[in-house]
Amino acid sequence: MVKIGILGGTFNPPHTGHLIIANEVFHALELEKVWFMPNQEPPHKKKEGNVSNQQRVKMLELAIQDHPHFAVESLELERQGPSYTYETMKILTDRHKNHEFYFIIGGDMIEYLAKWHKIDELQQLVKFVGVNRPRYSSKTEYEVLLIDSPSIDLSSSMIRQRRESGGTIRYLVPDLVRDYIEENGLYGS
Ligand SMILES: Nc1ncnc2c1ncn2[C@@H]1O[C@H](COP(=O)(O)OP(=O)(O)OP(=O)(O)O)[C@@H](O)[C@H]1O
Ligand SMILES: O=C(O)c1ccc[n+]([C@@H]2O[C@H](COP(=O)([O-])O)[C@@H](O)[C@H]2O)c1
Repeated sequence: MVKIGILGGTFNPPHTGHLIIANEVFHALELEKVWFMPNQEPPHKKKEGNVSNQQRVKMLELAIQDHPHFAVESLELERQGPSYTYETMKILTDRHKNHEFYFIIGGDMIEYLAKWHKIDELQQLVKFVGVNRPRYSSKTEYEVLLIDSPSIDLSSSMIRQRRESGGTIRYLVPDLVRDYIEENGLYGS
């Protein structure tokens, strides 16, 4: 079986925290690849700001461009409405029968798993891999393989707020992503 990690997210914008957890899991589980999968509409929160799907994909491509085993999987952008992971993974498991999928989630999503759409059915399709996130407990009744990762208290919301208040985002996102955000005037200022 080909072992594939999937980091689903809103990536609004992608940041160093995403890259660190993807890389830690990639090495810990000896994965073949990690696919970064931007959602169309996050099922549990509002998508803030006026950044387009194309811009989020572009920022992801810039963020991962120097990693030979990271790729973008954009199939969720082809479907309207909330991006339920179960619906997506049904398609992917059907399409790639020799792949074993490891769905990577941070502590906030581990705590929220009970509320995921068709979570019991989804558990038959993927193995969940949990990574600690500051201020979240990672406690769950579901089967989640926990991977120890350096914790970084960083979020896309924090980056959007920094931009709104004219603060620095250097090192919080890869340089190429910072250039793109600044050149395109994303997230204010
Ligand atoms: N600093 C972090 N540490 C651990 N996991 C993280 C971190 N940042 C994001 N993640 C995980 O990455 C996935 C995608 O996150 P997402 O793109 O929504 O970023 P976010 O920073 O949580 O965004 P926002 O602040 O807009 O809610 C989620 O599973 C989330 O738990
Ligand atoms: O399927 C669900 O019910 C569900 C509920 C919450 C989150 N998710 C997925 O979990 C991933 C991380 O979510 P987010 O919103 O933090 O980017 C992303 O791929 C979401 O589509 C999925």
